[in-house]
Amino acid sequence: MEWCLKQPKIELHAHLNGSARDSTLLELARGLGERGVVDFATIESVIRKNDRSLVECFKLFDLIRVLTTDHAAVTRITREVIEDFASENVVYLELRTTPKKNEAIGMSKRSYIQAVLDGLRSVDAVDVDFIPSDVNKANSKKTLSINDNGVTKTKIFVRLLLSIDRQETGEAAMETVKLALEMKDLGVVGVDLSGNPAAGEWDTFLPALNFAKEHELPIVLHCGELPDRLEEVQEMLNFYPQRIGHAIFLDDEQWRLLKLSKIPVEICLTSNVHTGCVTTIDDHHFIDLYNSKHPLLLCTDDPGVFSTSLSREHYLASSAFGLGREEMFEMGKTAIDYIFADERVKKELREIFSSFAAKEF
Ligand SMILES: CNc1ncnc2c1ncn2[C@@H]1O[C@H](COP(=O)(O)O)[C@@H](O)[C@H]1O
Ligand SMILES: [Zn+2]
Repeated sequence: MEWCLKQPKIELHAHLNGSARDSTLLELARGLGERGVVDFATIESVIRKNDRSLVECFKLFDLIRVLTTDHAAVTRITREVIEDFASENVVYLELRTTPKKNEAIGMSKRSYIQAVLDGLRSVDAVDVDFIPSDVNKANSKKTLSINDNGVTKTKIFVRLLLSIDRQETGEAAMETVKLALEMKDLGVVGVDLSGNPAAGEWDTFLPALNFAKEHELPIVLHCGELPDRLEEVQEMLNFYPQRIGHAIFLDDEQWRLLKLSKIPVEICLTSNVHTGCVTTIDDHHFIDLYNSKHPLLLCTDDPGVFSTSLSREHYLASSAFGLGREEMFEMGKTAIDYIFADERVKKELREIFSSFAAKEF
């Protein structure tokens, strides 16, 4: 596990609120409990529960939504999530979150994302690069910087994906896509379709996704999380997104198409096993894709909800599929080709990985 922690890593599939610390969620719940908004004891038992089916998992997400839909909470969670990823040597993070609206507290989709950006700005423990056109960063060759105390700080690149929730309307989805386009200069690099896979229809989101495509905004789709959605999987493959998440329930012909398409797949081992979508890690489609040299991205999905970390996911893949340190490092490095940030970032990441390899192998 130690070497998995040490290696530089790239995380491309992590949901902000699914990455929140349990301790923070409990603290928020306690605060709301004292004000009589929620029943703390019930929430505590749900948060502390470890194994969750897909259905239970989405019940928890509904609960998390109640706890975290508040500007200050969003800012805090963003800061903590970035610190947590940086502390395990994640050097590039593409963090996704669903912009939320809550008129009662003056929250719009835009102010929600502003709160996320405030969180990015408020990180102090590490140096966060999130504005693509930041001239100072662009001129800096360093991957380490010195803070006020003379201590070296590590750097993490963070970019954002705005998620469309499958429970939303087509109009709300369009609003998210337009917001993502407007916020490109602030580090938003694409859109995601996620949320309860049993909810919503593909056709509802198609206009918004087509609009994103016309404007060359990268798109990631949660695909094949349920066995009875083969038609939708087909539409998703035909749509040809930049990356897909999970790809669990595909029929043989779709599986063949996926491999032919070379659409990179974001693999979330612990998430898939915890939700019961895959029986055991040994049965996971990771190894089939790996052996076929299909572009693969090892990700956490929801490290808070599934009590995992990217280092742990690397360790699990290595032990379950017999992959050594260098093989895992090489696989992790190929993720650079599939990130949505620009060439400057890719170049810096290549340098980080090369200098690590020169020292370690
Ligand atoms: C387990 N597999 C999954 N499948 C589909 N959607 C998921 C997910 N895990 C998380 N989310 C989506 O991300 C939201 C939480 O983060 P944000 O509030 O957006 O930051 C969840 O409410 C759900 O919509
Ligand atoms: Zn996901």
